[in-house]
Amino acid sequence: MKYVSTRGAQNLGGFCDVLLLGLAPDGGLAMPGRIPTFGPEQIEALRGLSYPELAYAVMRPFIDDIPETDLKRLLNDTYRAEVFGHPDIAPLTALGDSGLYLLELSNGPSLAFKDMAMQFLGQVFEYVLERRGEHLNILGATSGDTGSAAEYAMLGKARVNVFMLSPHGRMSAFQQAQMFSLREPNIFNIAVEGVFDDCQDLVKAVNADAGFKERYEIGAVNSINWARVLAQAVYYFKGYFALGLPAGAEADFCVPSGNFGNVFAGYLARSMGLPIGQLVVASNENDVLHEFFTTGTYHVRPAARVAVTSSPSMDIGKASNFERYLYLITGASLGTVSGAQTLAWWQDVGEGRPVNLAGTPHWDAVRASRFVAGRSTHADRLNTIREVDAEFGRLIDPHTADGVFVARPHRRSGVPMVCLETALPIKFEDTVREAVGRSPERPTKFGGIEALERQFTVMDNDVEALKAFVAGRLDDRRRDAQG
Ligand SMILES: Cc1ncc(COP(=O)(O)O)c(C=O)c1O
Ligand SMILES: N[C@@H](CCOP(=O)(O)O)C(=O)O
Repeated sequence: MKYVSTRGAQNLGGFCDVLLLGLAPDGGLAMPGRIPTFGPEQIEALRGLSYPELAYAVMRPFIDDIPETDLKRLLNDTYRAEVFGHPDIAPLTALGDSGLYLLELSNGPSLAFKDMAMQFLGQVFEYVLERRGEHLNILGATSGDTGSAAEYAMLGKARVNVFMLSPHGRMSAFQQAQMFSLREPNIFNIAVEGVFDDCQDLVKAVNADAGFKERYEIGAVNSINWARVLAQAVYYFKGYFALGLPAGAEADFCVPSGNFGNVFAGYLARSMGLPIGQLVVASNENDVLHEFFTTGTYHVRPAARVAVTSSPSMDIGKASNFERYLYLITGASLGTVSGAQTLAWWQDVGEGRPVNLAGTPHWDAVRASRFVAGRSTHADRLNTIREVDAEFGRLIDPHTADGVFVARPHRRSGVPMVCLETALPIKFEDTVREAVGRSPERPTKFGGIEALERQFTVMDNDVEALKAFVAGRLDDRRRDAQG
């Protein structure tokens, strides 16, 4: 499989190349040259597979540069009950007979859905780097969950260093403690004076300096990295089959959204042939995606207009993977995917101008893609946490609550609605306590984590300062390694 960029560059190489590449040299995101599809009988043949078997079946068509036995071993090593706390890896739970289901994605090491793909990245990075005799320095941005998932996945990996940018003071106390209490020589936490979008822009700006990127072997662990999105597509298949529907029957999925990686993975699963009906995009008060799907205008929010909310991991005003979606939409509307069109749109996005598709053939393609959207407020998520607890005896986190709240009005009679559980409630203890008056269950290994000493560097939103920091730490690491 050959990969291309959403902005037009061709020949980015194969899966292992784009795994290490992260952002494409033209600033775009890697995409497969075509999306492999399964026919209805092939879809049915996937029913009943274990999680690692399913992961192999879904991911293999995109990965032809890792031998079959090695890929199977990597997936078996990744998707284990001991790591994900359940033999099903991503169990599905019905919320009574409401027609709503929770797909549990947050039982991994960092208690958020990011572990589902990040644990695989940890395995496959190590495998590819060893084979090539290379090292990788990951530059990442987090609003709270990608950071800890990446750091836990990369702990002790000899060929990988992690530089993780987070918005200073904006993550929950638990999220900050998870990341900043780590004391590992290959992990560097940087708290940026800004919002998540500033962190993500810094990551993209460093990657735009080709000389720096090559010299310091810079890679990505955000959903910029195609491997993240691909590994996330697997659990849509898992959730769908767990419903036990007759062959070909549709299920809808509702996805709490910010950077648009998770719901894009659902779109990928649907594009491969999985009978997903609606994809419901749930936003919080930062409702740029809701605005697009209801008006046709994509208008990113400047940092000053990104609200601080009680579902902080979704406090995002510029959704990175939206670029992948619009790239595929041009394929549907123009008959051929056009990096040139995405490039033109992203020049507008980069300069803060809106992209308005209403009234164009692209908008018809958007409507045909069956995305619908909704948004939720602090009061909505508190009420939803309370109601789900009272009605179904199930405590959910504020992001999952955004999903359940938005899912309800989009329910179709006779069609199950799967809501993705994107984090465990303990990560957002204050909000959950505000909703139900008690603290959520805390896994023993995280007892008292907020009291641990923290280590992180506060930095201005300044790309040159960031490059100097990364270069300095890596030069120190090289000197230490040489003794
Ligand atoms: C708990 C939680 N829910 C939802 C989201 C939104 O997911 P995405 O950025 O893939 O849209 C995030 C962050 O990505 C998150 O950490
Ligand atoms: N909500 C995320 C933001 C980054 O998303 P990613 O999927 O691009 O890594 C976070 O928790 O960090």
